[in-house]
Amino acid sequence: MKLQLALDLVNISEAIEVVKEVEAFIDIVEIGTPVINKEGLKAVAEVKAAFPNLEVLADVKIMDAAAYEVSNAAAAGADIVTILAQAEDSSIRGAVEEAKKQGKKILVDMIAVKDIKTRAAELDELGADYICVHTGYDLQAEGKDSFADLRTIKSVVKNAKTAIAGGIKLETLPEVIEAQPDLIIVGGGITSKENKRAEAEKIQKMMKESVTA
Ligand SMILES: O=C(CO)[C@H](O)[C@H](O)COP(=O)(O)O
Repeated sequence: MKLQLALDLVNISEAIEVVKEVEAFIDIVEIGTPVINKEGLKAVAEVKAAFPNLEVLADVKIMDAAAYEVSNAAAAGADIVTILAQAEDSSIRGAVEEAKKQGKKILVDMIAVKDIKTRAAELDELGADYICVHTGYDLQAEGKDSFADLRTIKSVVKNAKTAIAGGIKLETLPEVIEAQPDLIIVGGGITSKENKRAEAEKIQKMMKESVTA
């Protein structure tokens, strides 16, 4: 089970400072969509250069021109690139093929998908590396979460790794861990804390204990 730190509300130098604090406790750094929209893919390049031993995910949330977008993110140094589950199957295929060519991985984001079960099974067949249930900020504000969705996709996904994102924090981690996703994505649950290092350490510890338990 891996831990991904999502960085959404920072600029590049702030991102590097946050990662310095928590790098011992995370596996993947996500350069969030708002950061890429504001700073461009150079945010991915600079974070990868600063932390070559961490995997870097570019949350570009691709919807079209998928192979081209994946090749750009890969050229910037991304190890994992995101595409939206609602994209056309041909776009998903294009993203998967390009990522394979470049030795990279694709995470498909299920945000706003209504029929989670059917789409997850299709994405699994299409060769997604990760399928991620995700409650975005706008639905988090309405008190929603993706815990039930995680259990749903776990029941149909055979090949892909499963992931979960959206408002996860130390207090809600036990419920997430119980469903045994391969990847847990935490943004504000770490970045909003005064002591980010201590929070990341506690989260990693709880995840590790669940694997050995
Ligand atoms: O992709 C995102 C928003 O679209 C976020 O990176 C993801 O939701 C994780 O952040 P948080 O834990 O703060 O919700």
